[in-house]
Amino acid sequence: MDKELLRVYFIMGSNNTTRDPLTVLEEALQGGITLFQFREKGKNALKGKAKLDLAIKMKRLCHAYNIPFIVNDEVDLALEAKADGIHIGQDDEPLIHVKKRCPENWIYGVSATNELEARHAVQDGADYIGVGPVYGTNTKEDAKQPIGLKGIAEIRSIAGELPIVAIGGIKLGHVFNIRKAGADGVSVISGISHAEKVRQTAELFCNYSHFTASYS
Ligand SMILES: Cc1ncsc1CCOP(=O)(O)O
Ligand SMILES: C=C1C=NC(C(F)(F)F)=NC1=N
Ligand SMILES: [Mg+2]
Repeated sequence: MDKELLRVYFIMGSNNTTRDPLTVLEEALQGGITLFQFREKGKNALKGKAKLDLAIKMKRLCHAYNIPFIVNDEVDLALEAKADGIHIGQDDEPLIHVKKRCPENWIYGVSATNELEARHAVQDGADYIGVGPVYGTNTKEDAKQPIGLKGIAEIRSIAGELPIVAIGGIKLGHVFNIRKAGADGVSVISGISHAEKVRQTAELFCNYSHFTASYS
């Protein structure tokens, strides 16, 4: 997988904004996000057909901007929506099982909080790992203890060439240090979905994340 895809990895569900999620997604796409994940969970999350319909609309929007559409956790939803990949956590279906029943050319992402989980992801053939939570976050109800920049550096040191995206409480001011610590990009939910000006904020995340790439 081209690690450039991880530069600014926006994640959102309908309950991460008070606005129309499709409008927020389009503004983020116009701002230049490099990858999108549909993560519909937690309070007031959509279910069943409403969730599938939103997934399909979001996928079409991503494809209009040539951006891959990833689904969080739910393999069957990802298959039904004909997504471009899946992101799974440590408490979801194991990656090796998921790969057996999903397209060869999908993007497969795995969450990792420590070196052991990162090693397993490498062995299981993940295309990237989401490393965090780097900082405190209210967006994920069951988030683990923050691992900080040190946590990123430790996982970077054992992950070899595996693309790494940092996640958890990430705001604009954090991007430079997170990239310097070894992440190939940043994954953001509320830092973009709650922004006054979503497009401009996404543009800034993209500039900062790309700048560090050329810098380092
Ligand atoms: C899904 C997830 N995994 C670790 S932290 C987190 C939530 C990140 O949300 P935010 O960017 O709003 O802190
Ligand atoms: C819990 C998660 C951790 N990391 C990521 C990603 F940023 F995509 F790697 N997505 C998630 N849903
Ligand atoms: Mg999960």
